Amino acid sequence: MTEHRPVGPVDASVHPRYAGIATFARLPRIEDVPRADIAIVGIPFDTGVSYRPGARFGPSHVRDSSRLLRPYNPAQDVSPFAEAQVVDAGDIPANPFDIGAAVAEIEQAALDLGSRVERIVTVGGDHTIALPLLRAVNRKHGPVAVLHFDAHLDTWDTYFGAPITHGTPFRRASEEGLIDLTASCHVGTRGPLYSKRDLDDDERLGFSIVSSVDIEERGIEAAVERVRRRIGDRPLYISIDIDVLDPAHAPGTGTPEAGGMTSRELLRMLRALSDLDIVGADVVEVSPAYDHAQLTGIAASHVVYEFVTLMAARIGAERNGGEQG
Ligand SMILES: N=C(N)NCCCC(=O)O
Ligand SMILES: [Zn+2]
Ligand SMILES: [Zn+2]
Repeated sequence: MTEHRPVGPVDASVHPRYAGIATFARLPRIEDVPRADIAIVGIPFDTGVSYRPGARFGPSHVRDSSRLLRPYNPAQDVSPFAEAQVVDAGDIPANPFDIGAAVAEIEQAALDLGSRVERIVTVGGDHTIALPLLRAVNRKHGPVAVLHFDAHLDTWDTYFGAPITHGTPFRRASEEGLIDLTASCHVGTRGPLYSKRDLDDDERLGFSIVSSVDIEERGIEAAVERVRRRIGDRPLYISIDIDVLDPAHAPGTGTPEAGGMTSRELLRMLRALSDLDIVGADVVEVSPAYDHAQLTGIAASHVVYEFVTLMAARIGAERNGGEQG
């Protein structure tokens, strides 16, 4: 069978980067190619926020901030768009007036897209969307390890009586049996809580914590070792709330907390996760109205690029291994 070479991004030496309609990294749209391995999809939804709104504009901002990405990733020594067919699958429409309807729509759309591609990277949207995405992942893979980068625990119970919000996705996911309670972990948490009991609840719900202070005191290598030991070889879902970064690195977000990671630390930590079985990933909580000079959008676009590189490298290696074997 003849292998078709993946269709890559628009050639920036012919079409200036700032020209044309922005897909992620100027990649082809899913409808423009016969088949795809990895899809980047937006979810413009922010009805679940508890403070500043605006993450519904995250997907288009991250796409626009991704125009400068180039095809070779030297940090991982991988050309992701050559290893796999990577596409932009557009946005999932989600009801802005009814959270229950929205999460049902998101789960179904993620299942539909998941039947067409091997891996999905989602750009939010507020953190509510992690719940329907984990429901969809669970149907395919069973309970997964969740590696959750965030200033916040997001294992709170309800807000104004509402059980599905951006502060509650991982509590609901834990209660529903979507995640592996022995293998999940928060990274980068910090800032004031409601009470000490939040931490007891969080532990009971199956999470361990590498806090922002842990990273400062013991460094990235130690953090990587801790999370890798906990995850093992389980299927892994990675959820990145961009507010895990210090507001100096990511001002464009809805619930900022002082004292966070640098974008360099976050990227380094992600690159150290190569060879893990990443079955899905998201980047959420980019709220462009509070951004400056695309700082947050660029950070988020680079996070997506690292995700795509990790996934494409694995798909490429499996394909080559398969050919030899
Ligand atoms: N998922 C994010 N970004 N934030 C949750 C914070 C909710 C709270 O202030 O209680
Ligand atoms: Zn957060
Ligand atoms: Zn969050």
